[in-house]
Amino acid sequence: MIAQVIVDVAARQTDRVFDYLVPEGLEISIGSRVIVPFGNRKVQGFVVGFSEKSQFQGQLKDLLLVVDEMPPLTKELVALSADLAQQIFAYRISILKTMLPSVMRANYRKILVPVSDRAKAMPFFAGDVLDLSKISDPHLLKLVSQLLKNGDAEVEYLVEDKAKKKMTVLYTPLLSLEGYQELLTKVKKNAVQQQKLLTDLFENFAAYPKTREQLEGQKISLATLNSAVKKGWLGQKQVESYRKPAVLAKEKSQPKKLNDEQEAAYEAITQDVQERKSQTFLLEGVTGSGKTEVYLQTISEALKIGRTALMLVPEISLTPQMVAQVQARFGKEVAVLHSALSEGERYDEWRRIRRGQAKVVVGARSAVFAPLDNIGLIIIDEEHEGTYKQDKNPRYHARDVAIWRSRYHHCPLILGSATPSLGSRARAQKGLFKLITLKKRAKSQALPRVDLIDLKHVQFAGGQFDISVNLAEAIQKRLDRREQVILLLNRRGFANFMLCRNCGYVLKCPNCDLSLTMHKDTGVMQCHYCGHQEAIPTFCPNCHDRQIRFLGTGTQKVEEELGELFPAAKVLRMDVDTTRRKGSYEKILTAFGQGEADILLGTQMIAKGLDFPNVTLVGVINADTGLWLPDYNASEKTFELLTQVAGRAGRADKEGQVMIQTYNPDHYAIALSQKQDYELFYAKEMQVRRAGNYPPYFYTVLVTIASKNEQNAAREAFNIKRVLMAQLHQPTIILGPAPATVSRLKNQYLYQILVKYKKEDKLNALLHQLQDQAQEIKKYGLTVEIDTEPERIM
Ligand SMILES: Nc1ncnc2c1ncn2[C@@H]1O[C@H](COP(=O)(O)OP(=O)(O)OP(=O)(O)O)[C@@H](O)[C@H]1O
Ligand SMILES: [Zn+2]
Ligand SMILES: [Zn+2]
Repeated sequence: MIAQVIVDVAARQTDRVFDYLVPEGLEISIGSRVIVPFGNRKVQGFVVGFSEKSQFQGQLKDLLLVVDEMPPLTKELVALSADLAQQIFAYRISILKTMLPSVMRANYRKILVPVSDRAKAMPFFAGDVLDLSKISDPHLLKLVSQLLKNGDAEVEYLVEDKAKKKMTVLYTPLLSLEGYQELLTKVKKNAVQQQKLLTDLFENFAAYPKTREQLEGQKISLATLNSAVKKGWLGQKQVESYRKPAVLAKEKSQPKKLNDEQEAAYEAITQDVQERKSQTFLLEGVTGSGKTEVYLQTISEALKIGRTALMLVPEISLTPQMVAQVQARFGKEVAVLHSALSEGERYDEWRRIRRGQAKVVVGARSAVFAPLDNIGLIIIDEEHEGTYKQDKNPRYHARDVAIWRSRYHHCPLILGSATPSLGSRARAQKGLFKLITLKKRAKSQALPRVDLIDLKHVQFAGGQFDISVNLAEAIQKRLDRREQVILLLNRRGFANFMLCRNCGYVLKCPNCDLSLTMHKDTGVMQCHYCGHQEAIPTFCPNCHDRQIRFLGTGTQKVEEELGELFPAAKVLRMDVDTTRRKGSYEKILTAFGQGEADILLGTQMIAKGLDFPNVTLVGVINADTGLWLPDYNASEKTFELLTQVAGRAGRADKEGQVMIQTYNPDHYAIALSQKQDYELFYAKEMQVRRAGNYPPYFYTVLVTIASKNEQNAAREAFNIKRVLMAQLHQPTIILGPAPATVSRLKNQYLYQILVKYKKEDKLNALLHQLQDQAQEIKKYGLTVEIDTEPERIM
């Protein structure tokens, strides 16, 4: 039999199946991880199929060994990897490896092994394996090269798994219940420990076998256990144990009685769960409408019919509240996968899933590849989140993968959000997705009142231009009433943009209606979309005033300012810097939830999904920071963020208020966020997109050509553009090539071409071909990356 293997060598030439003979007696299946000889080394690979005959002319080599007892990948995931590789221009091996927990990615060590008897006798080879990367002493290096030259030693590649299973000892009763009863009567009165163990065996016989940790937890010592084994009372064996991540849930939660809107959503979805339909639902529910309860009850339904459920949450909102809620409802059946777990914990959770021991999986983006079987329902919460798209290779979008898996398993997919992505909402419009709306908050509470504060005509409290007098007063009122405040400062605004303090004008590209980014090094303002450039202005092009500024403020600065304005208030700051350490998200949020602080100040990570009943004021320090990013979806992202963060206020019985500070109160993304009406925004933004030929009216592909040599990158970019121009048709639009931000990616010069198209059947094949050809000129150190439906174009 011949196994078809994808080898762990990420390169264009090796991005195909290699054939190996399967030695007699080797247990192997599709999805098995194997070690194979490849050139002069050994590498890991994945079995993706079997065949009787091979096209290969020469002598096939034997596959060496199978790494795991149970194939880590399922047939489904292997099939998915093939389709995905085509769609997203990634090597298949990169996708297969992405599907596994990081600890299962192989480590390759180059080691030196003695061959001749002379070498074998050398003390140099005694002891541990000789890791070549660890030898730095020049004398030893000289010795090594001599040994190699004379054929006394050889280099071998050691493939290592970083994955370590945690082991424990399991104790099994060897006697009957009566046996232990009898022993109890005989054991000496002063042998307290033995009595304790025997009593436990007698009274809790059914609870055995027990692990060492369990028994030690009952204050039975290791010495007692050892002697019990010696006496033949207990058998012992080594078994694997799982590292369980901390469980946040307190008590088991009961399903809530659904309101009418929730009930209707529940009915529609569960019908398709039962009928095994691969329908995608867009659950568009205002903030606080109780989408979570709909998820939980539909998951119950999937479990009831014997199937499993997969739920994705954005990394940022994942850790504390959502996981706790799912665990509270489904207890031990839940497995959690996200980056706040240690590698070991993630590996263990993953194995529980693979073995069918977990029925509900909650996780961030990469959990979309969880090796869950028999899926009856998939959920993507906050489906608009950009983090569902991986921004490095392989550039997959979790939503597309989820759609693929929902078709494979014949199960529905729920995309939930208060502010759906424009693309999803448009697909619902066309009937591809089924739209379900929740228009009211769960207990019919009012949405909070939103005030816009025009920073052009306002007095600032304190010495900085960050907090207006109005916002400061509103904060003070909450402090007096012992209510809580959430303040948002979106750090994405660090990109510089030119803003006029006098008239509010922002410098934009004449071709794209997008803001220009300042490039200090080259002294120009540049459009990252089409390449347009102009000089850095010294006065406002609109009103000729000289009060122009290049803005950029940060959470740290605002934190300081809050300290000066409200010395008695306790402020918690939450951003990338304060949450780097494991568990710090939870810590901050738990502290805030328990009322240990008055103000939670943070970046967009505090904007979504949080449910704190005592928060009655939400303040946005600067709503404009994301508005002028050079991306066509800047308005969408701004509206979404403002609406989401506003939704954190007044979620329980106290009334909520929102204050949004902005220099652009008339911009539609900001003006419409005041109304908290997604549908109005959707209608307006669709017009803008149609006029600008942007998604969802057009599909987009971004081709990025990178090289250390700028000329090479440029030349290849223009070559590619020429081919595309010749092969593509109306109404396809090809923008660029334009240089991306210089020196951004480790001295790689980047040139970008953006293709916007409606229908181009040959485009996928053409791009693959162009990528292959560029690979041939790899001698220039040139790479071509292709990103389908890019989230960002910079
Ligand atoms: N049927 C119900 N009866 C009573 N309370 C409910 C009901 N459904 C939800 N809730 C409560 O309403 C609050 C808001 O629900 P949830 O957090 O699920 O909103 P959401 O739709 O996810 O909002 P967001 O998009 O803002 O995250 C929660 O405190 C939840 O416990
Ligand atoms: Zn001006
Ligand atoms: Zn432009």
